[in-house]
Amino acid sequence: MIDSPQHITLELREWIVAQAASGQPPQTMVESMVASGWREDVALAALQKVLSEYLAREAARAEEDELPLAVPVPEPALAESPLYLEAGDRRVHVLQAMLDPRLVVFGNLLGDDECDALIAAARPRMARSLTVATQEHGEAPNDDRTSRGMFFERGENELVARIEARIARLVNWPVENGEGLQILRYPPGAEYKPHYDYFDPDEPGTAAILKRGGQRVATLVIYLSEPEKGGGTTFPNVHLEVAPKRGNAVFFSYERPHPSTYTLHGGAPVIAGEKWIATKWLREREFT
Ligand SMILES: O=C(O)CCC(=O)C(=O)O
Ligand SMILES: [Fe+2]
Repeated sequence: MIDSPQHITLELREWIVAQAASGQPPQTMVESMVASGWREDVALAALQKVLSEYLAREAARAEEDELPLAVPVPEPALAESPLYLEAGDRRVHVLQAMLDPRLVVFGNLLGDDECDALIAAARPRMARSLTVATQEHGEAPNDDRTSRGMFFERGENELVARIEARIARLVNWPVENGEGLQILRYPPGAEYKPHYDYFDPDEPGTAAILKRGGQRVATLVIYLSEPEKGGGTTFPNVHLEVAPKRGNAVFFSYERPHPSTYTLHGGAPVIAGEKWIATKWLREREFT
């Protein structure tokens, strides 16, 4: 009989897993181990340790298997932690970066004149916001979103085309993969409840939506006007709130359409003043 706690060798681990997989009851395994010199209490403890670790690993693997496949996503060139990024015609400030979720806060993405010009061009075309309704075909008003909005066509005018080219350079993603710029206006009290921007793979309408360029893989929310209070962009999974500072933007990407990306986000209620944003959604492929 050996008194000291016995080491669980790789061979023993494999033997235990093989025995368990072939349906051997634990008691039989303990008896075999005791027969080959193990103390019964030590054998039991070893068995419990190996099997619980094995089951935990299997459970993790099963969960991993169920995740939708990861795909390439837009990514700004931040490997060397630059303070600024040259985005063609403008030097954009890198204010904050997070890895999980992948999220970057940019400053100076748009000038005040560009913000004003976007608002002026959008204002006469605003209607009650629509979100893409995956339950049916087409778009429908959404009670979770109390803002008003409109879409520009991609490259619709010089200003829009210039901003789109800048964004493409900034996040290294083709202009063609972008949806048209969306403008939203939130008066006091308006909000956008937490949601994901990708299309839910389990919804029946999603297959049709994906034909126009695949999944959304990243979002850029650009702040065009500053509310005095409220109106931040919130990321409840990581308890983060991005301040809606004019000309700044928050970028986040999601390599699979799954909550494990931690990209749940919303527009907090505007308490005072008015919030205007431009949202750019980026697809996997050319958006048609
Ligand atoms: O209003 C915000 O800050 C967030 C907007 C948003 O989530 C979106 O446009 O998809
Ligand atoms: Fe969103």
